[in-house]
Amino acid sequence: MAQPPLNPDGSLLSARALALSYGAPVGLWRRAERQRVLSDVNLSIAPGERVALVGRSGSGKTSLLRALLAIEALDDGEIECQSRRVYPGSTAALRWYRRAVQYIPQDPAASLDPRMSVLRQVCEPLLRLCDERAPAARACEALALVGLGLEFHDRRRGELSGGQAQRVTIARAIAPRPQLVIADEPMSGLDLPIRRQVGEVLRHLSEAEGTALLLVSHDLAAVALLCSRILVMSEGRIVEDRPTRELIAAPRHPATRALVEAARATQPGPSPAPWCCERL
Ligand SMILES: Nc1ncnc2c1ncn2[C@@H]1O[C@H](COP(=O)(O)OP(=O)(O)OP(=O)(O)O)[C@@H](O)[C@H]1O
Repeated sequence: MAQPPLNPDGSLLSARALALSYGAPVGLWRRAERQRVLSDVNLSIAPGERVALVGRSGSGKTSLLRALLAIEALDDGEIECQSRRVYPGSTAALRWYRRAVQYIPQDPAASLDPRMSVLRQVCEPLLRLCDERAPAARACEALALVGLGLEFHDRRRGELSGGQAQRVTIARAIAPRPQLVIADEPMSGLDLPIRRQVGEVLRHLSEAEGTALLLVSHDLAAVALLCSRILVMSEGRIVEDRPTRELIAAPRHPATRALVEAARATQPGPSPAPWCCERL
């Protein structure tokens, strides 16, 4: 894949001082208060890098994804990608960004249109974002990359297993050849062999196509094998941002320690085992 233009700091995507709050109604007669869910969030992602964003439920991971996807009006902050400003700015002028940064949502089945064939679902972003001359050919390529052959092309959502539906959402995200794929809990709700399969598809994508990945999970073990860097969120802030091996060997923040303990408890074999460093 051709090298994309980078930000002045060498990153593909960078976010500075992001702050976000939501309106939270507190009662019939009282004014709505705003709940701060992101505070002073800074991050950057290099081309081809695989980064995990982990944290307990409610720590702000999905809110940060929505901010990075430029679908939230922030209180403050800046987002830059490929040396172009993403936020603040007009969201109507972000067609280039919608192509460069693709999203894999948390619930694959819900994000697929039950009336559309698999092939059509994968063609759809190519037609909407890419002016692709041969969308079907590119869609077939993307489906082949996730291991879905011709026999799946005419199926509808109801004719797919959970793992197959997840692979369709991955194919749909990678078909426009994005520079970055952001995936929200891409392995949750899948059984172990399918999780492995989806993990391998994502690894292959980044290794073969040079696509950067930002994978969100509340489960450190699910993403540590795949990612070389981990961002830990707690109460709307990034409290650690370190290489995976280092972070697991010596977690500093209490939120990181809790995630490492929880992940160790789910691993088979003697503890402490080098459970998440096998392939790093
Ligand atoms: N649209 C919204 N309006 C008001 N509050 C919201 C909204 N979306 C999220 N929140 C609140 O923002 C906080 C962060 O939520 P968020 O979904 O970002 O967390 P999360 O880390 O992704 O959680 P999970 O792992 O459970 O998906 C929570 O307190 C949540 O209740």
